[in-house]
Amino acid sequence: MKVFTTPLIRDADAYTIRHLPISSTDLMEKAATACAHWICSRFPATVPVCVFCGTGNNGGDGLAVTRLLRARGYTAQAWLVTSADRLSPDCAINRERLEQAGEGPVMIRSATEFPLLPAGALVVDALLGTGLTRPLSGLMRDIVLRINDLHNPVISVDIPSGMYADQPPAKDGITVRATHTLSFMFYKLAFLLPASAPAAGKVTVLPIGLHPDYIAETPTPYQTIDARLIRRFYKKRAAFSHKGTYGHALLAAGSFGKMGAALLSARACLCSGAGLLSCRIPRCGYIPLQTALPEAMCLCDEEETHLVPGERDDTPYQSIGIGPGIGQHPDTVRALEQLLQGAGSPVVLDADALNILARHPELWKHVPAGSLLTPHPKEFERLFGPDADDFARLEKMRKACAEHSVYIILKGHHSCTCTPEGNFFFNTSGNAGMATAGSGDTLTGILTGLLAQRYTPLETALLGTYIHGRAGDHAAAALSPESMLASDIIDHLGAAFLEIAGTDMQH
Ligand SMILES: NC(=O)C1=CN([C@@H]2O[C@H](COP(=O)(O)OP(=O)(O)OC[C@H]3O[C@@H](n4cnc5c(N)ncnc54)[C@H](OP(=O)(O)O)[C@@H]3O)[C@@H](O)[C@H]2O)[C@@H](O)CC1
Ligand SMILES: Nc1ncnc2c1ncn2[C@@H]1O[C@H](COP(=O)(O)OP(=O)(O)O)[C@@H](O)[C@H]1O
Ligand SMILES: [K+]
Repeated sequence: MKVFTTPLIRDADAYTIRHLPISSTDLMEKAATACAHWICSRFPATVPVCVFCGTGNNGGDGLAVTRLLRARGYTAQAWLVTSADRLSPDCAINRERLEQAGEGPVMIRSATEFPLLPAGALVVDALLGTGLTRPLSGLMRDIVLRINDLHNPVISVDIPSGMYADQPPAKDGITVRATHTLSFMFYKLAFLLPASAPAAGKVTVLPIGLHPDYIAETPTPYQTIDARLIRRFYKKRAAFSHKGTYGHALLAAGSFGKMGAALLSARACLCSGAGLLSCRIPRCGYIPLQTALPEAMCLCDEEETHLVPGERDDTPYQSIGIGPGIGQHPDTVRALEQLLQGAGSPVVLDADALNILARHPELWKHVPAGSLLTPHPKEFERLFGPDADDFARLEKMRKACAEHSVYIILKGHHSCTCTPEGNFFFNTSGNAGMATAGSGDTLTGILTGLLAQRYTPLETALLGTYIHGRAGDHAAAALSPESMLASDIIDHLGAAFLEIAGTDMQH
C-alpha cells in the first residue's frame, strides 16, 4: 500500500473532488461515516462517546461522527475547542448540521471547562489533523494533556492531534496518545517510525473513496508491505522440480558459545524452502549442528572456536548468508573478506558481519551489488553513525544504499527496507513477542533461503520480512508474545507460507 505525504494527500483530495465529482463536504461525510461505522462495529450503543473537536476539517470530521453516531442510537456529545470562532467551511457546515439534528457542540474556551466524562466513555480525538502547522500550545495543549490524563480508550481521527505526519516530533512536543488511530486512506509516515508511532496506538486505514487513478499514477518512495504486494511475486513450487530447482545456500555462522545462532538461521533457511544448505561453522559446532539439523551439510573450519579463512570453495552457491554468532576475531575478519571476495552474487550480511564491516570499512569494496544488510538500529548506528531523528536516518539509509548499491533492512517493529533506487518498504507484520533472542538470526536464515530460490534481492527482502513477521504473529497467537521463542517463529513459518499460498495449497 502506498504511503503519501500530506501535500500528496491534499492533492488526492482535490483530484477526487474534481474528477468524481464529489464535494469536499461529501468527502468529509464519507470519512466520518467510515469512522462511525468502525466505532459501531466495535463498541455497543450503551458506551457513551465524547468527541473533542478542533476548528479545522479534522474537527469537522468529529462533528459529523457525533451526528452519525447519534443517528445510530449512541449517546454522543461533541465539544468544540476554540479560543476564536473561525471554523473551516466544512467544519462550520457540520456544526450547523449537528445543531439542526438536535444539540450542537459545547464550547471549550479554557482548560477549566474540560468536562467530567461519563464512566466508561469512549473518547474521540478530532482536535487537529494533518493541518498541524506548529507544536501545540495554550488551550489546545492543555486539552490534549487533559485527554492524556484520562484512563478511557481514545480513538484519534486520521492522526493523533499534535503529531506531524511527515516530520519528526518537535522537542518537548505534546501529542494525544491514542489507543487506536483511524487513518484515512493511507498510513502516515509517522505511524511507521519508532519515535512517533507509539502515540498512534493500533492503526487502522479506512478507505474513504479517494480517486483510484490518482493513487495508482502518483509516485511515492514509501510503501507498506502487505499480503497483496507479496502475492504479486510469490512463486508456488512446481510439481516437476527437484532440490536443485530451489538452490544451494551457504550459511557462515556461529562461534564457541554462539552455535545457537547458526542453528536458528540454518533451520529457518531450510524451512523457507532452500533446496540444499551447507553450513560453514567452527569445529565446536559440528556435533550439535549435525545432530539438531541432519538436513544441513557441514563445512567445518580448521579452528575450534571461530571462523577462519579456508581453502577456496568453488561450489556455485545461489546464496550466501554471513554473520549470525560469528564474533569479531581477527581471523574471522579475514574469513569474511574471503567469503565476500569469493561471492559472485548478492549476499546476506547480519550481526557480527555488519559489526566487522563497521570497523573495517575497507571491506565495503568487496560487498557484491544487490546484497542485503540487516542491521538493527544499534548496528545501523555502528555502520553509519548516529542520527538526529527517524527522518534523518531514512535519508542516511537512502544515501548508503545508493552509494554501495545494496538493500538495507533496518529491523524494528516496522522493519524498513531501503533500495539502491531510494524506495522504502515498511513491513506491517510481526509483534513484540519477536523481541526475543535469536529472532534476527531466523530472519537471516529466511532471507538466505529465499535468495537461494532465485527471488530477486528486493523480493527476498519484502517476502522475507513479511513472512518472518507473519510466522511471529502465528507463534504469538499460539503461545503468547511472552512465551514464544525464536525457534517458535521457525515452527510457524509453515502457517505463514500456507497463508500466502492460499487455500488451494491446503488440500
Ligand atoms: N483526504 C483526506 O484525507 C480527508 C481529510 N479530512 C480531514 O481533514 C483533516 C485536515 O484538515 P485541515 O487541513 O483543515 O487541518 P486540521 O488539522 O483539521 O486543522 C488545522 C487548523 O488548526 C490550526 N492549527 C494548526 N496547528 C495548530 C496548533 N498547533 N494549535 C492550534 N491550532 C493549530 C490551523 O489554523 P492556523 O491557526 O494555522 O491558521 C487550522 O485552522 C484531516 O486530518 C482529516 O481529518 C476529511 O475531512 C476529508 C478527507
Ligand atoms: N516489537 C517488535 N515488533 C515486531 N518485530 C520485532 C519487534 N522486536 C523485534 N522484532 C523483530 O525481531 C528481529 C530482531 O532482530 P535482532 O535484534 O537482530 O535479534 P537477535 O540479535 O536476537 O537475533 C527483527 O527482525 C525485528 O524486526
Ligand atoms: K486528530
